[in-house]
Amino acid sequence: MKIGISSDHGGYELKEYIKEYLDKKNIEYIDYGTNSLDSVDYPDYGLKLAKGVVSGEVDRGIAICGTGIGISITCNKVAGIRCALCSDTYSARMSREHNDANILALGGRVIGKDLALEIVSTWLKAEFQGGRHERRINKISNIES
Ligand SMILES: O=C(CO)[C@H](O)[C@H](O)COP(=O)(O)O
Repeated sequence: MKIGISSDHGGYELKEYIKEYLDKKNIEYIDYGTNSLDSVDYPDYGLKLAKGVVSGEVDRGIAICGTGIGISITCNKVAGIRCALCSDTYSARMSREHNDANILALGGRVIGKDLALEIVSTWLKAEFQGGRHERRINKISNIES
């Protein structure tokens, strides 16, 4: 599985920390930026990541801004993206099992680094359960078309 990751300046430090974790776990990733703490606009980085996911360049994505809110709103504007903003491991697991979330959003100014890694680890392992949830995902897709 290949992961895409992006952030604005508010999520930059957490992005770099998560990249170290992905390196340790030998998980391949593309970093869509940003590349410093200089102030940038989160929609630019949410869009780059969302395009990477819908094009198939990466399988799933991790999006980070200060709260995770702006970048998740951005990603969810792109057809085919189901971006889940999570601050706990239960929601992270459910976002995969029930919602087939293809982007995980995190708030770099909200959660601590250790919790963030637990959320990422849980989210990467969890799989979509299908069944009744498939019908609901299809209803979301129908709204897009
Ligand atoms: O969380 C965010 C969006 O939801 C941004 O990271 C935040 O708004 C950036 O703020 P500032 O320009 O004051 O650093």
